[in-house]
This record gives sequence, structure tokens and C-alpha cells, in this order.
Amino acid sequence: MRIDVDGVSKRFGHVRAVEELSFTVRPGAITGFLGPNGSGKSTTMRIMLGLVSPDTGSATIGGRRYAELDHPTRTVGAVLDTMRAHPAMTCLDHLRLHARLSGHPVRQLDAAAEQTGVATFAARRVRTLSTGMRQRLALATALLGDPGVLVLDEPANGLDPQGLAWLRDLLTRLAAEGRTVLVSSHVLAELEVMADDVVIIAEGRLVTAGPLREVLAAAGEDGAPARSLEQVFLSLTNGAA
Ligand SMILES: Nc1ncnc2c1ncn2[C@@H]1O[C@H](COP(=O)(O)OP(=O)(O)OP(=O)(O)O)[C@@H](O)[C@H]1O
Repeated sequence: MRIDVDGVSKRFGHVRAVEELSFTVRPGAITGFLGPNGSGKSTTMRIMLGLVSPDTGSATIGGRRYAELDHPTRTVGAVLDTMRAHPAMTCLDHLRLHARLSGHPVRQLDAAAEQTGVATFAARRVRTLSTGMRQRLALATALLGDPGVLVLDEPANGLDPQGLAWLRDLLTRLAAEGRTVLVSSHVLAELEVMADDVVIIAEGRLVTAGPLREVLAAAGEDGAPARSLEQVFLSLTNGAA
């Protein structure tokens, strides 16, 4: 399923968070979503998930707005920066609760816990988790519905090098299964290794979007591609931070 962001604008008071933003995210690939702090990435992702309504434009998943999806949690899994998990609950109880609320089968819970490594600390209470463990639990929650689309806001946050390698493998596998994977991150070196496509925004507006290789080639000089995604990012978003 494709994600289509079409002419989206959103203001919060006098802050223009997103301005006339349009791009698509294709299935079967990892799309890196980049932009300086405050450039509108989280707002755009929240609009995709129906948590924020745009002033103009629309964000659709497989042609439908989130609120119009027949089975939202079976269609889209999300990791947002603000996962609410009760600190006194164990990871297993947290997953059970979410699975029950959304009507997902128990076998899917087991699969999500295995895939994310949560199975190894399922009996721990949420308040005792490290940042990386919380990220894994958030991902497991997102995967409960076996969704075809994943919208992940900084899932690499707080992961150690092993965690980053694990996340890269997991997302690569999920995309290879034909899922649509949109992932925001400030870890450009990591995104460069795993992303097939990139969408770069600054001050709420699109800077560039397309296959990573083409974006690197277009930003290069004298016929040679740009050296790194970081180089492209810094030159294209210069002064926008
Ligand atoms: N609920 C809100 N009320 C007021 N302003 C908001 C709200 N949500 C976001 N903003 C503002 O909108 C702009 C875009 O914020 P957003 O969180 O979407 O950026 P971001 O690219 O995800 O940033 P970061 O990389 O720092 O997470 C910022 O100026 C932010 O302060």
C-alpha cells in the first residue's frame, strides 16, 4: 500500500509546521524521512495516522485517510515519540492489552515479541526498561496487527550499535516482504545504509525526494555523486535548522 501526502499544510498558531507538502512512499522499500529539528516530520506522520488534522491537503494510505481504513491497526503500525505504556505493566501485559483492544490473535503477539527481541525481557515492568528496550516494545506494539505499512518516528533513538544493526535487518526484512516502511531519523549514516528512498524536508516544505542513489547523484558535482547522505542533507537544508 502506498502512502500519499498531497498538498498538506498545518499551522499551530503562528507556527507553520507543514507547508504544501506532497510526496509518496512506496511499498516494498524503506523510505528515510529526514529534516532538521522542528521541520515537520512528526507532524506529517501524525497527520498520516489521523492524530492531527491538516488545514489543507490530505494524507492517505492505500487511497484512504486513516479514519476511513476498515482495519487501521492491521493496516498501519506506528512508532511515535510518545508511546504510552503503563510503567507498572509488564511488557507482556502491555502487548496483551494492545492485542486485545485491537482484536489481534495471540500468535501475532508471540511473533511481534520474537521479531523485536521483547520476548527476552517480556516479564520486565515497563518502568525498568532501558531506552532501547522501550523502542523495541514500541516496535512490537506496532507489529501486533501484522500491518502492511509502518510509520516509524525515530525508532533508532537510544539504540546501541547492536540495536541499530538489528533494526536495520528487521526493517530490511519487513520491506522485502512488500511492506511500506517510512522511518524518520537523525542518524544519517544509518539511514544511508538501509534506505532505498529518501524524503528530505526543511521548514515544513519538501526539499527533495526520490531513490537514495538518484538523490546522491543529483546533489553531486562534476559528474560524481555526493559523498554521503550527510553531505546532501547539510547542503540542501543549510540555514533551515
Ligand atoms: N501540538 C503542537 N502545538 C504547537 N506547535 C507544535 C505542535 N506540534 C508541533 N509543533 C511545532 O511544529 C513544528 C514542527 O514540529 P515537528 O515535531 O513536526 O518537527 P520534527 O521535524 O518532527 O522535529 P524533531 O526532529 O525535533 O523531532 C515545530 O516548530 C513544533 O514546535
